[in-house]
Amino acid sequence: MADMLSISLVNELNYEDFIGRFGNVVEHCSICAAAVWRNRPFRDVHHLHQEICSFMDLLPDTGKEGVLRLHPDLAGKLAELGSLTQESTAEQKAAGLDTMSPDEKQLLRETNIKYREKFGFPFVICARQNKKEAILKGIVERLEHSAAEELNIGIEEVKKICLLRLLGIVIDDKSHM
Ligand SMILES: NC(=O)N[C@H]1NC(=O)NC1=O
Repeated sequence: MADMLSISLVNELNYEDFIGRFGNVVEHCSICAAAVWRNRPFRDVHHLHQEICSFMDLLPDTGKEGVLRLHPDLAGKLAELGSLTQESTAEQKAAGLDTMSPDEKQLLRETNIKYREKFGFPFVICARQNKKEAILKGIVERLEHSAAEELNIGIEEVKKICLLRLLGIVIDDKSHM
């Protein structure tokens, strides 16, 4: 793993290096990092996170849907092929999705398909904050929501995933005080 950065080092990064470090804090969505680079200096990692969240909040619904669509299905084809990003692999493992029983796998696969058919984007949840049981329960419950509700919930989950990814790159000064 690359060394953790202090916020002052983050603020000194040129655009290319910034994208190199932060380009995947929102899965496959380096525009989020590209958009906020100009807002340096960041006070701390939470300020950087807030800037990325504000950028996503300003996207039209089509843009928010696009952000969700860039996420891989949980325990889906890419996971099976070993083709997930490093970040997503670790997150799905942390939730125990790599140790599901055949029945659990089947349920998640079928519900993922139903979810995508209903809403037109994939089910997104912060895997590091949920164990596989909560994920299976969550997807079944969320299938009952409206598309507008799910767009909102999905983006809020992307923000949680983003913060945890950022905290793996930038030293959190607040946690040392
Ligand atoms: N579909 C989905 O939620 N994917 C993600 N969730 C997470 O924590 N990492 C992901 O890649």
